[in-house]
Amino acid sequence: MNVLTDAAVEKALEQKMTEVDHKMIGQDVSVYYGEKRALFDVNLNVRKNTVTALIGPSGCGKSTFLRCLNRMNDTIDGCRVTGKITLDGLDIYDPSIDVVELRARVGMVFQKPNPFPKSIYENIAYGPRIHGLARSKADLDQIVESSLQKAGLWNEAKDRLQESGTGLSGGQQQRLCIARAIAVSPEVILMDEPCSALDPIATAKVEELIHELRTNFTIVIVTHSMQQAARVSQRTAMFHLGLLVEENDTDKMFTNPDDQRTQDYIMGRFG
Ligand SMILES: Nc1ncnc2c1ncn2[C@@H]1O[C@H](COP(=O)(O)OP(=O)(O)OP(=O)(O)O)[C@@H](O)[C@H]1O
Repeated sequence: MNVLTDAAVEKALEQKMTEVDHKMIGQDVSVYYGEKRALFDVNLNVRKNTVTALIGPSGCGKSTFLRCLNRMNDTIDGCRVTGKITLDGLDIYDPSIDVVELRARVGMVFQKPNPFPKSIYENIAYGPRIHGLARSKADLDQIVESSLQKAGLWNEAKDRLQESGTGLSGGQQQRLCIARAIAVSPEVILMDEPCSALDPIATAKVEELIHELRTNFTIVIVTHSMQQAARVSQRTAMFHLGLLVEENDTDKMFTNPDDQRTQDYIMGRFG
């Protein structure tokens, strides 16, 4: 039997504490839309229980990279992805992967709130029902309630569960979409400029929510707002002309970035 000395145990534990837990790993990821290449050999890892912000000037490839993480690019005609992306070590582009299941594990919230034209309850119950996550009506009620709780919408929605989701305010609709994403127990949530259609108060609520969600989920968010990236994320990745130019701790990125292009972008010199 191997007996570790106290010092060896300490060292192993220390190493474990400092070891970075990568939920998703992107290796040499390139994306082509027909002949046009939109991403060039991007190597970017997504840390577990961390909010990673993707920033950079318009057209630099942020959304393209985000969509690679749950194969949403598959839905775009002529789009081709090369390289490798793993989720907990599993190659998500392997032909054996069930894309519907992948998108349940890696959920997505879009720029414009897009609730289904159905009741608030149905918006949330739909996913768990098709994925067979509830054994009974009581189970489903429980999932609906806890998803709305986690999305910070329960108090506002509990007395109107049978009313249409589209009757909510824009900010409430976006939190409903977040609740809908949460309802299928994803591990990663991708957000593509989730606050761009919201007013400052609704934005603040969603940002607060993103902050809390980190305890249970891994989050990747595309944002045009430097302030938002600084407020909600712990890691930031800067893209420029299809290249990942820098990835760093958010604090460092906004105070002392390594790359001149990041410096120029955050100082508002281009983009
Ligand atoms: N469906 C598509 N078909 C063809 N080209 C596309 C498509 N989607 C994006 N592109 C191109 O790929 C490049 C990267 O676009 P992408 O939307 O990923 O950038 P972005 O950084 O998210 O931009 P923005 O901040 O303006 O949303 C751009 O040149 C864009 O024109």
